Order: sequence, then C-alpha cells, then structure tokens
Amino acid sequence: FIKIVIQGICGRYGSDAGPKMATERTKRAIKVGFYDIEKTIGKGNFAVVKLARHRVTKSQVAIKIIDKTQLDETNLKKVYREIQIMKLLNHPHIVKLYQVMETKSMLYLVTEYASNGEMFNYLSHGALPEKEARKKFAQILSAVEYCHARHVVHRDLKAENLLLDQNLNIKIADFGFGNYYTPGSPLNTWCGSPPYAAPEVFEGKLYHGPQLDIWSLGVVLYVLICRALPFDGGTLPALRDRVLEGRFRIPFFMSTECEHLIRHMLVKDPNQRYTIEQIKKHKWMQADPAVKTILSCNTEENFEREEILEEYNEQALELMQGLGIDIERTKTALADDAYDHHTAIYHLLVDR
Ligand SMILES: CC1(C)C(=O)N([C@H]2C=Cc3c(O)cccc32)c2nc(Nc3ccccc3)ncc21
Repeated sequence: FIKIVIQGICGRYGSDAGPKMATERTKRAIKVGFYDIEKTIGKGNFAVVKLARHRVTKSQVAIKIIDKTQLDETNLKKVYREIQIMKLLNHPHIVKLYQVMETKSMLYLVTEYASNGEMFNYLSHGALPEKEARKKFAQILSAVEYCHARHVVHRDLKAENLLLDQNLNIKIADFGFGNYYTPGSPLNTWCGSPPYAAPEVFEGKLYHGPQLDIWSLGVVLYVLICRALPFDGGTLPALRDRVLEGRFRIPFFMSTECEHLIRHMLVKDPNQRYTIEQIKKHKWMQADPAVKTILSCNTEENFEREEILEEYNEQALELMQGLGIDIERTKTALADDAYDHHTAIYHLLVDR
C-alpha cells in the first residue's frame, strides 16, 4: 500500500524517483556546425582536439578547436600558416583537412580522425619487427617526400606526431611547425623536439629544412626499431653534446643493413646526409616489394593529375543529391577549395 501511495505521489509531482529514470542522464549533445562532439582526444596550450561525428554522413572526424583570443600575433600567424599548409597537402599518409570554420574568437579545424592514436603509444606494445618498421617508415618517407616536393618541411617529425588510422596506417599530424622553404634560402628558427633535432639546429647554424627532416627521420627509424632514442641525456646540454658527438648505440638485434641506413641519415654534416632518393634506393628499404609500391606513389603524373581537378566522385554526388544538398553549389565549392560544409560532406562521403 505504502509503495502505491509513494508512486502515486511521485507520479503526480513528476519527480523521477523510479530507478530507470534516475540513471537516464540527459545527454545534452554539444554541436559544432554539423558535427556532434563526442570526447576530448588532446589538449594543447590554446587548443583542444575533440572527436566528433558528422550528423549527416555519420563519419568520425577530429576537430582542433583554437581560441584565437589566447594567441599573440606570431602564434596566430602560425595557425593560419598551418591551415594554408594543410590545404596544400593531399596525401594518404598525411592527416587531411576537411573543413575550416571560424568565428570572431574561435577557429575550428575539421580533419581526418586517426583512431589508433600516436605511434609513440603503439610502441608501448613493443618495438616493431624490421618488416613492420619498414612498411611504416616507407609510408612516413612517402609523406615527407610529397611535402618536400611542395617545398614544405615538417620540422617536428617525432613518434608523437606519427598517428595511426583504423588500419594502422601512418597519418602525419601537426604541421604547426611546418614552413615553406625555398632552396637556397635556409631557415634558422629553433623548433621541433630536442631528441629529434639535428646538430646544425643545436649549433644555431642556418639549416635547410629537408635535411633537418631527414635527420629526424633517422631518429624516428631508430625509435621504431629500438623503442629508445639514439641520443638522450638528462639535460639539454647533455643531449646537445651527444648529438654533436654523433655517437649512438646499435642494439644487437638490429640488422646490418638497417644500421647502415641509419648511420647514413644520422650524419652530422647535412650535405653528407642521405637524401630521400638515396633512402628509397637503400638495400634495407628495397628488401620488401610491398614497400616499392608505397614509395612509388609520388610520381610526376600523380602530381599533374592532382593539379587538374579530377572528375567528380559521381557516387558521392548522387548521395548528396539524395540528401537534398545543392550539387552545383558543391561543385563550385570544390573548385574554389572552399573547405566548407559542402566540400566536407563530399570528402567525408568519398573517404568513407
Ligand atoms: C586534429 C588532429 C590532427 C590533431 O591535432 N590531433 C591531436 C590530438 C591528440 C594528438 C596527439 O596525441 C598527437 C598528435 C596530434 C594530436 C589529432 N589526433 C587524432 N587522433 C588521436 C587519437 C587518439 C589519441 C591521439 C590522437 N587524429 C587527428 C588529430
């Protein structure tokens, strides 16, 4: 009897005393544009990165949310340069930019979501066998070669910036330190993370971007195989001495071909350092035919083909038509590289 009375009272006053109602939290979805925010995947000083899902295509994306009011002039310029660089790069192993949304105080960069996170964490399951390291390194090399061909240097290559997608393929992130370089006019800004920085950077000399990336790639390859840094040192001066001395340990399990390649990338003199061409031809890289295909995607015709706007993906356009989206408007946006809702839906449907 008492129970009935209590339910009667609760029922009348609508307080949800019932066990079912009490657990049902009202999940207020946070929306940005056509995206529903799901969780936070990263936090920077003035940016937070969220995992989100496009309401129409249901595809998962990553959204880098930047509070512009917290940035000074130089950092704001750097962010716009990062966006400009990401718009330039369209490669299977570089995180793709889908859309840019901007308000007075905020910037939202919608990109591909690399669901398996950092290579750095992937290595916590153990160092990679050389066969797997070769495949991953070939993907990284192909992406860096593609950037250099576009006169873009990354300058912050490290295991933490090498992300992995759902198929454990490499997706290079964070072109924040990226910069354009013109052959002949060297750069000298200090950037990147110290254990991956080349001797010329420690010496404060002028350096050429591509050669700096090659040194970092040498450190990356060493880390993939040894799961340790070649140059380490408790303090920055100790690390600097190690890098300038240029000596590092080779573990017993590393093959002689791999050792030979790493020793030709971690060369103090940038002009003696292997180029990407030399790395691609090296015996250790050539040991696996599957790697040859990965390394042959940056051909001239692929570059040309990309310049000419490829024929549209009819299937994606039909799907969009079915959704009542204006196709002409979409084609114009694609031709203008608009990075708006239309181009985002199109590319999300193509990449699905
Ligand atoms: C937008 C973009 C490119 C980005 O800025 N980040 C951040 C966020 C975390 C983080 C990091 O831990 C290392 C590098 C970049 C980042 C992204 N992280 C992911 N996936 C991910 C998934 C699980 C763990 C870490 C990263 N996909 C795309 C991005």
